[in-house]
Amino acid sequence: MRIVVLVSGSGSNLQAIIDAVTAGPLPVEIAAVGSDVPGCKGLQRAEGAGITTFAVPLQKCASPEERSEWNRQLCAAVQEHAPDLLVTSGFMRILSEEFLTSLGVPIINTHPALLPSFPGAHGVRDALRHGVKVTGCTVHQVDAGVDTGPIIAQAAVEITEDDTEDSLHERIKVQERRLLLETLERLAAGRLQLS
Ligand SMILES: Nc1nc2c(c(=O)[nH]1)N[C@@H](CN(C=O)c1ccc(C(=O)N[C@@H](CCC(=O)O)C(=O)O)cc1)CN2
Ligand SMILES: NCC(=O)N[C@@H]1O[C@H](COP(=O)([O-])[O-])[C@@H](O)[C@H]1O
Repeated sequence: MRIVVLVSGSGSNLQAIIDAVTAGPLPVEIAAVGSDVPGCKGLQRAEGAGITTFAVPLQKCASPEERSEWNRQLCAAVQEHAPDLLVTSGFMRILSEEFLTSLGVPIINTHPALLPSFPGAHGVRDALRHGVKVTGCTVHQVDAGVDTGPIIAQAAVEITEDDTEDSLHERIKVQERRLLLETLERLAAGRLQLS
């Protein structure tokens, strides 16, 4: 199964995919890694593994027209690598409906909260601030909404009294990587079908 991965930052979840592909148990080809943030660590991790990378930058204060053009350019950049699946993990931009329909292949995303709770860009912080005792992570299919796509897998993570956002996020990421690799294995083996 041929995938493209989109990241915006550190790419530690991407690294887990790279490591699993390199070690051999995961029958997946990472055709390319892309980002909206040129030079981000996730792109550096991919380059270090000899994987093709691309960047399509988006200004923070982009106008709706600039954002539409960015979606078109990003879609074209992904399609150049002819993936069977697009994976977003730590990709911090909302993809437009036009992107989804033009791309024509399924997209899965990892989110660091138990959706539908705490959607959006700051799921870990929001769970901490809300005072819940249990949060977790979700792998879901991406639709035109924000974190509203069909849920594929979830894992719970308890919040401790001395947790910081970083300490909690690192524990969540351990479960995210497990769910992400399990999902990719299921898709590659034909044991999971996406619409
Ligand atoms: N159409 C969709 N695109 C994306 C989804 C999705 O569910 N539908 N998931 C995101 C990843 N994500 C949560 O898992 C997420 C990332 C970012 C945001 C967001 O509000 N981004 C803002 C900018 C935030 C910032 O710069 O700090 C934005 O795009 O303007 C929400 C959810 C991947 N794409
Ligand atoms: N809403 C999107 C979101 O918060 N995504 C989260 O960003 C982190 C990226 O970590 P990484 O860059 O080290 O893989 C991951 O925990 C991912 O779920």
